[in-house]
Amino acid sequence: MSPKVILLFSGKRKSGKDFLTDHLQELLKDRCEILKISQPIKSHWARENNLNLNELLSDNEYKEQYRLDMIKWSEAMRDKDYGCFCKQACLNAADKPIWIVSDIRRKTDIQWFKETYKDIIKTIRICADDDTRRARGYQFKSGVDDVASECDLDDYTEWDLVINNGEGRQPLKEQLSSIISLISLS
Ligand SMILES: Nc1ncnc2c1ncn2[C@@H]1O[C@H](COP(=O)(O)OP(=O)(O)OP(=O)(O)O)[C@@H](O)[C@H]1O
Repeated sequence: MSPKVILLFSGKRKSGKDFLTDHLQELLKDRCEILKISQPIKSHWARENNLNLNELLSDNEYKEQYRLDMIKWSEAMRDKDYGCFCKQACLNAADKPIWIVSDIRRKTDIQWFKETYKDIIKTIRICADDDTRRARGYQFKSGVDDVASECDLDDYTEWDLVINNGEGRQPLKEQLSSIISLISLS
């Protein structure tokens, strides 16, 4: 069984991608699976460099320490095959009707999913103002926040849904129901 709908989430650092997709998963329970494009990147990186994968996957200093090198390496891999990490993340995914991809970063990520899975794709951009992101621990880092992996989708305008998760945001329940309506429409 292949997925019936695939939700692609994008957002800048500390916009709340993990927060919202984790809550969405709590609602959808075993009907959904969270995929992370960063997972195959991190597991390859951890293997090559003898690092602890669990720490690399979690939200802490360890991850920040290696972010820059991982970005550079993954860019080189993507230059050779833009779908390589998307493909791997899908191969690792469980058979569920709803896939939630929580970390789309590139126009070519969207392109690959649309080419591969056609019209079951829905794209969602999570936004948050800089003050809110800073309050959540974001600090601008040159080489991380000013390169394609953070900025390529800044000028993408074809989102199926844009969610404000910064100041003036709707309550969580309403944020989630706007995502659910997107699923029911498909
Ligand atoms: N709507 C919200 N209400 C309360 N806390 C939130 C909300 N959104 C995000 N947060 C908190 O902000 C922090 C950053 O959020 P999260 O890790 O989801 O961001 P992210 O976009 O996945 O970041 P990164 O790209 O750096 O991994 C977390 O501690 C999270 O719990």
